[in-house]
Amino acid sequence: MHEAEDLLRVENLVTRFKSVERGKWVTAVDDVSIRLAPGEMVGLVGESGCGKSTLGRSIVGLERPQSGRILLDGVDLSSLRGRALRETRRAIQYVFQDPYASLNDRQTIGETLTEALIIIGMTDREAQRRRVHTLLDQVGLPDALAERYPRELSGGQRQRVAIARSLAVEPRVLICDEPVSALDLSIRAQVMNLFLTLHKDLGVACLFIAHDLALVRQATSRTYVMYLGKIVEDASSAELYARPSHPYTQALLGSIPSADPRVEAHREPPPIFGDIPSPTNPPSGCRFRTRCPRAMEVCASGPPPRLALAPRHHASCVIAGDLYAHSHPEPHRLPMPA
Ligand SMILES: Nc1ncnc2c1ncn2[C@@H]1O[C@H](COP(=O)(O)OP(=O)(O)OP(=O)(O)O)[C@@H](O)[C@H]1O
Repeated sequence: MHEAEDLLRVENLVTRFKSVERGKWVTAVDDVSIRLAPGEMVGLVGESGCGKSTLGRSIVGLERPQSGRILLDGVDLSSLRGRALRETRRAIQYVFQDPYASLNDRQTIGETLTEALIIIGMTDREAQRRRVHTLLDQVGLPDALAERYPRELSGGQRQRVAIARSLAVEPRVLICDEPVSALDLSIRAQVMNLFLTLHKDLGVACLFIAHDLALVRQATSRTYVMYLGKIVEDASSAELYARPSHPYTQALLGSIPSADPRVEAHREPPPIFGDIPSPTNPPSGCRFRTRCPRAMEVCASGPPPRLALAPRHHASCVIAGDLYAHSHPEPHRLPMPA
């Protein structure tokens, strides 16, 4: 795909925090580049603390990156000011993990949605009322809910309202940060299906952040794998799940339970061990080397090369080429039956 076809492009983004741990710096996002085409649903996966939320928050302006560029339709956000910046930022909306924390409990659902409509200049009361009705309908909620307060709603209903509020400003990109993981297991699939329907019907591009790999496999066309601030592998989701070529991705996928009990019975334990190292003091060279079952001396000496394994499939590991060549779809990595 040519660069001109990217809707959102993040280039070499670096976001650091001063850590509470003796004032050291945490480079939560370290030289990360990602791309989203119009209407594309892309996954971002990795263990807790690897920097997924910080990347998402940096893209929408909730964190201030130290360096790098964020471009929407080829326009560098850092070149914009005032109204132009506000309007461009509005095209990228964030859906939080915790819908309760992201809604104002003193406002009814109708007021919350109307507030978003006023931001885009919709001031006519009747037009607002109709649009609130449409938005609630789009997220599968009855009109009567407009009069209710967030505390009167279930978790699933609140997340639907949060999604409706994001849609109210007609975004082109949604950054969905673990949007179903705080919900009861029984309603996760419903809210996930809502995302997929909206994505298909409205053509909004999504960066879907999750540590549930099965969910990402189902929902996305491409996936980025992140480890300790770095993207370590990216590919089409079909290819990534069939031919993972970074030892970290292989370990992550090894931890997906199989739908087939025969595969489960013979599955090797995942080769990942130990905890994620402190981001205030990451390992030299390849950051995964301290937990990698295939680590070699060379891995400590410098950052691994980012190897192109196939069109739009990259992995940052010295042996990624070999791992790719020897990979083959294993039964437990094939798509689960519907
Ligand atoms: N405001 C902050 N101040 C200091 N450190 C922070 C801040 N926000 C995040 N961090 C640190 O940055 C690193 C990345 O955190 P981040 O929340 O982005 O990871 P994550 O992959 O989204 O994890 P999770 O899945 O648990 O949300 C962590 O070490 C975290 O402690």
